[in-house]
Amino acid sequence: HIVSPPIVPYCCPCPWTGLSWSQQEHPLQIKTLSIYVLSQLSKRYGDIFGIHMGSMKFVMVNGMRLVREVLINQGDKFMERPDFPIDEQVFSKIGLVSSSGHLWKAQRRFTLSTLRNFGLGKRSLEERIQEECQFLGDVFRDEQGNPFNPQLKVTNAVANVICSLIFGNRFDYHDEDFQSLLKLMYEMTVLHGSITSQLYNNFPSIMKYLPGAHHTIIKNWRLLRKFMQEQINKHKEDWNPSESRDYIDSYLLEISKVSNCEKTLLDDTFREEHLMACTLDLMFAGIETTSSTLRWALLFMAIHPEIQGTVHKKLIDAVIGQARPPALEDRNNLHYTNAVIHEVQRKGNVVPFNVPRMASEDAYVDGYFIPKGTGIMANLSSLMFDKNEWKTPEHFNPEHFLKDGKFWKNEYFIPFSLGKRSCLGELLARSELFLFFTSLLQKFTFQAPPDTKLSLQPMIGIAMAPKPYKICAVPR
Ligand code: HEM
Repeated sequence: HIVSPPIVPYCCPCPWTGLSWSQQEHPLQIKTLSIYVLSQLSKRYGDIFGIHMGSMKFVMVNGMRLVREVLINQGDKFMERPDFPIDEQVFSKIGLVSSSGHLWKAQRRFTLSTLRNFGLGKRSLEERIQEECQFLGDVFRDEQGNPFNPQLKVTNAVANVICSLIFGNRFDYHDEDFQSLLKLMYEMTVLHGSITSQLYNNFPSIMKYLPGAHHTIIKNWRLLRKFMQEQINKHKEDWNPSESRDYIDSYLLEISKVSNCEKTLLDDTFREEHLMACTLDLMFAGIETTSSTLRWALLFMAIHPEIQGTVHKKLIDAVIGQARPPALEDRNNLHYTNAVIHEVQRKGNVVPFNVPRMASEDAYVDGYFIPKGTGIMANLSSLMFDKNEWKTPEHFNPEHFLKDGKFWKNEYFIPFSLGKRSCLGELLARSELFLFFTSLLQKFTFQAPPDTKLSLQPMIGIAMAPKPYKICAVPR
């Protein structure tokens, strides 16, 4: 007995953000498949429904029971990523984010263990982040409390931590070449939400002859590849197999091991092309997500001065003071600050519908038949805004993560997704968020520029970022 989930009248939503082109209402009307629209759709169609994206069918699942069902209980059946024409041109089917099966498992295992060797979860990485916090504080201080857009500075800081892990380098905040590269990456994340990119996903053979954002995405990607190729070439020139300095060195060692041994299945797994894809994936997946979250954090602090005041006085000042930099172990004592950071992630909601997955075999979910090849979107927001779980889901409220004054983690908080394919950088991201946030709040009070009302409007792109804004970082 085969029953398909009901198909809703939305079509062509952007795979990453849900920006959709509704055929039913007006052929050229752009609608955001917002949390509100989704909750309306699930009220009408239930916790599981289908969405057409051009020739591809996607199933959206909502609520704890079904999100856990597809990401954990039947996680092995929904472990792959769907093919989007725009991403085939860019991310390809290799690397960490878009690969599947054996190739994905090997890259993920290798990357996790290598990042651990280079300090993930250890003191050495913590010190690197603390050093970057100091640099970021210095460039914020240079603004002397005047309004400025923090975007590039914050992104540069976050990128430096990942660059240190990948190729052992950080870039000065005044390095124009690196800033241009960060701008290219940002432009790509934003252009993914554009109407022409979505049309390319649906009609690639026609759209490739027409102008539009898809060409810029492909051009920018080439420039990023060129940058990374230069880093890989430099490493190859002075590579010493007995001493791995960073991720690229370790990967080169892995490639050499495989090419030295007899032909095995592994031959196909560690190649220079895959090294390029993994390094770019780490930058892409790790930079904009973390930077957007930090930019949400500054915005929420400026909009909620009473919450910022509590973070400052009762917590940071009482526990850390001004004489030393914040450390990760302070998390155990900074209950309120930790709750604020979690609430920033919940309300900021930077990856609202998860990174899309695909059914690798026929499956049944909640009695509905999901054929092999169907795309799956697990609506993470449906948990993080569930009105039965959160006291005031639509409002920024750190009390959501506090019980009797102590930090308390709600299981409906899942910004990094769930299961075996959940975010590979969660540990790094959580360390960065805590250290950057506390060190900035230790040094500054964030305020709206005079006569300016800050907006919480999100920007459509791969990650849900705040729209560019100016803020004042007033030294404390
Ligand atoms: C606040 C920051 C971040 C958020 C909210 C976030 C969120 C996510 C989410 C929702 C996914 C999809 C998981 C799934 O398919 O179920 C993901 C995947 C991924 N993330 Fe993150 N992420 C963040 C930071 C990072 C950082 C810092 C790195 C880099 C070290 C990173 C690397 C990755 C990679 C490589 C994947 C693909 C994993 C795979 O397909 O196996 N992320 N992230």
